[in-house]
Amino acid sequence: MSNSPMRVVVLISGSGTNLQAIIDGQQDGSLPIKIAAVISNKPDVKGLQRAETANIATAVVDHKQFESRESFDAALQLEIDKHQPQLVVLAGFMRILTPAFTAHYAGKMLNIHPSLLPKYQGLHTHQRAIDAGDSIHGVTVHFVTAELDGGPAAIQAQVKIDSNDTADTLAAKVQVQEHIIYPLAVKWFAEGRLHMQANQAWLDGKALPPCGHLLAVES
Ligand SMILES: Nc1nc2c(c(=O)[nH]1)N[C@@H](CN(C=O)c1ccc(C(=O)N[C@@H](CCC(=O)O)C(=O)O)cc1)CN2
Ligand SMILES: NCC(=O)N[C@@H]1O[C@H](COP(=O)([O-])[O-])[C@@H](O)[C@H]1O
Repeated sequence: MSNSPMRVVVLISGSGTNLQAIIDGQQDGSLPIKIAAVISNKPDVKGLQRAETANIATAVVDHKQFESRESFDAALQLEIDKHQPQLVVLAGFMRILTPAFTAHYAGKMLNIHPSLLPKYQGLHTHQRAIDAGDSIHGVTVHFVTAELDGGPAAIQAQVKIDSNDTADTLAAKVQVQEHIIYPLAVKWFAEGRLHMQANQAWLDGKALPPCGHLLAVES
């Protein structure tokens, strides 16, 4: 394993609480990484302020300035690849990415999704779990593929849904777990313990779990 920190680029769209958890891990030395840049598809979001406070380079590639997803993704890829990252982290990044883009970063792009995938791909996951009458909900860190929120899972964490939970109170429970498991997934990837192919073999029932596993967590 290399002694030099792994170069990471983080993509955001908003508040950046997951970004902050990863910044904190870089700064306290628990994550052997260097965040080379934080790139947002929206200007003036809090996540950009978090990066600037941490003296991390920032950029905005505003999707509204592009005629198509393909042209936006091409510009985003150019911005990312200036930094030659070993890992791209989607942290509250809210744009669906094209197959060409996800293929370019295959096996080295992670996302955090607020549900126990494969349940509730897409948006509004907390309300959907409440409306379905689920008693358990959670969060998944997964590799990003062309299939929206369909890539191999790496780590999951569970939370209980209480009868008085709303989408907001459930989101708050889930976010606590997000800030635990996302830095852990980044650490495992940096240590060479997280591989998309190995995880896919596990999901296909052809291998034991490589290192991703379900963290059963009391809410
Ligand atoms: N090809 C892929 N793209 C993305 C993935 C993925 O797995 N494959 N993960 C998502 C993250 N995500 C949920 O975790 C997600 C983000 C955005 C959307 C969505 O419907 N976006 C809309 C715009 C919504 C908005 O701007 O508020 C859109 O792009 O039209 C669904 C799921 C990141 N991309
Ligand atoms: N589909 C992606 C998605 O919904 N991501 C969600 O955005 C929230 C804000 O993240 P942030 O505080 O890190 O910006 C997080 O709860 C994350 O699960």
